[in-house]
Amino acid sequence: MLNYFTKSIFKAIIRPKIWCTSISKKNVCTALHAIKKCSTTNNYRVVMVRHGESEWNEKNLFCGWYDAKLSPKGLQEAVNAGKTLKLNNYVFDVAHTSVLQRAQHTLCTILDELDQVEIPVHVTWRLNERHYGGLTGLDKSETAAKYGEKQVKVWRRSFDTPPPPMEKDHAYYDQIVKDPRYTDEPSGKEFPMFESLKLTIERTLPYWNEVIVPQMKLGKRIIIAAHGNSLRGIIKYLDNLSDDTIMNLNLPTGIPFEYTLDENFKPIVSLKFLGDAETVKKAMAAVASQGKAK
Ligand SMILES: O=C(O)[C@@H](COP(=O)(O)O)OP(=O)(O)O
Repeated sequence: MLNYFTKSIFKAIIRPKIWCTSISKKNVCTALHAIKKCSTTNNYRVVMVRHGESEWNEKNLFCGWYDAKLSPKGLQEAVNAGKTLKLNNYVFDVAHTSVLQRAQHTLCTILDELDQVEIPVHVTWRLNERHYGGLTGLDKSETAAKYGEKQVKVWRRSFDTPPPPMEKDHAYYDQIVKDPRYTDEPSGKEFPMFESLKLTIERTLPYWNEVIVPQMKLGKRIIIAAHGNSLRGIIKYLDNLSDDTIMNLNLPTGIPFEYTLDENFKPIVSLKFLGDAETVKKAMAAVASQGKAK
């Protein structure tokens, strides 16, 4: 498993050199993480963060597996996230992120701010954003105007209704399916052409349970930089949220949040944002409103 991850890290992290070379002597943004282990109580703390605003978030386009860059605002959000974690003395031993550069760039920016760029970074497609299928590249507001806000909310937030599939003639089909970073995995059978939240959880949870939890058991302090929906899936699982409740959770970009877990990895403290409550509330509302027709 470690060899596999090491390979993944080199393949995925070395590529976006723009941001990595400046922060890692070894060209590996081995990094990080953010949990403060509560060693005296056998509790565990893990920090998660949705990447900073991407160029496609800024344009209000369905993004999914399209590899959008961070926008200037998103980069600043990542810097701010790192500063907040530093101010609060977070130290990480291991970091986890997706194959997509908006999450990796956010992670490395945070680690850079923390002066913790040497920690191991594990990269996995299992933390990728949910695959938005045929909606990928469409404007969310225009889609709401065309199909109705209700339908767009179902596509964005329902538990098990997937978006339409990405067909072979889709503008981004080749770019995603032929991306060399997916050569080894996911397998042809696993490679999604669309994903509901349910399907996203089915590929994310094995990673949580088989990779992240065992590291926490070893006392590793962990930070996860991923996406709105891959993280919503983990939150749904941890907090045992109903299919209806999860519909109303919108994660803001670039604001880290922490879970404190008991010895059975059940939450003692859930979704504790490391940010001002009013700012978090407004950012969540802004994400929800991205699916409204103009
Ligand atoms: O795929 C996308 O468009 C967004 C989430 O969109 P919504 O589900 O909030 O519409 O993913 P992220 O920016 O977190 O990578």
